[in-house]
Parts: sequence; structure tokens; C-alpha cells
Amino acid sequence: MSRKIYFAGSIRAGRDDADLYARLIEQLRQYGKVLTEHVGNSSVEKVNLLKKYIFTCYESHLQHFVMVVRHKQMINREEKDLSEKEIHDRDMEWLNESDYLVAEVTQPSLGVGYEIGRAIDLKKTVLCLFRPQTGKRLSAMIRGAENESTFIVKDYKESEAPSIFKEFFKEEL
Ligand SMILES: O=c1[nH]c(=O)n([C@H]2C[C@H](O)[C@@H](COP(=O)(O)O)O2)cc1CO
Repeated sequence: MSRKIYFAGSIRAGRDDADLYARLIEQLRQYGKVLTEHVGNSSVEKVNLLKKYIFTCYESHLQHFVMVVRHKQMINREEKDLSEKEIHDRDMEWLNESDYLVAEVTQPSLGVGYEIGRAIDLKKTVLCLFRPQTGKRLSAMIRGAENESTFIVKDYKESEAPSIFKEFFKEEL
């Protein structure tokens, strides 16, 4: 059974890194199914959940049936058409069913911080990626949560992402 990865990145807190998120998501696809591909979509407000619905339909496993029905209800609805509660509840459902949270945390975001806290509570394995060359300082509440096993924080340059993912997912085999 393939891994499920929840990718987290800033949306309302700023979209400067949206293209980087898309490239990271593309790499993560080698390691599992990324449930939150819309985070890397530079026109996230126009994400069409029909694609997700079609993909979900290919999953024949019974345990996905409920999700399929839910996604069907959202068919043809864009991200911007979802209520705040629908976004929150959908994302929490995806986080709950995911095995890993990978978060790009350079652009500080309340939503990403919230997802990280919830992921810890749900006992997910978390990888946080931070680019120090931006001159920003990562919150102590993220860096200080590092435990070298289930909560990993990596300072990185984009060129280092492939090797970080390789090492992270190899160790998690
Ligand atoms: O429209 C949305 N869709 C969505 O999935 N999110 C989730 C996924 C992102 O990892 C995170 C971004 O939070 P924020 O918008 O506070 O930067 O929250 C957040 C929003 C907007 O807050």
C-alpha cells in the first residue's frame, strides 16, 4: 500500500513560494500519494476537485468509498467556493488518513503551524523544510520540536530537497 503524504505550505499567509511547493510536490510523488496537491497550484483558488474525484474513483479499496462520496459532493466546486469549514474539515480528514506531513515552513503560516500541531497529536511522522538563506528565523515552536525520529527539521536549499526526501523516506521504510 503506497504511502500517503500531506504536503503543507502557506496559502493565505503568502504565495511567494507556490512554485517551489509545486516542485517539491512533484518530487514527493515518487514516494507516495500527495493528498494536498492544491497547495502547489499557483492558482489555488481555481483548483478543480473533479481531478481529485476522478483519481479517487480509481481507488477500488472499500475503505475509500466514504471519501469518494464526499469528493463527489464537491465535484466541480473550486477551492474558493468551499466554505472555511469545508476546507478545514476536508484537510483534517486528509491529515488523519495520511502517514506523513511534509511542511515547507519558510513562509510563516498559521494554517501550516496548525496542521503541524495537529499532525503531532495524530502521531504522524513530520518533516519540516526551512530555507535559512531567506534571512528568516524559524519559530522555536517548530525547531524546538525536533526529536530526530518522528519530527525532523531540515535547513535546506532547493537543490538539496531530493537527497533529503530520499534519506527521510528510506529511514521510514
Ligand atoms: O484555501 C485553503 N486551503 C487549504 O488547504 N489550506 C491549508 C493547506 C495549507 O497547508 C495551509 C495554509 O494555511 P494558510 O492559508 O493559513 O497559509 O492550510 C488553507 C487554505 C486557506 O487558508
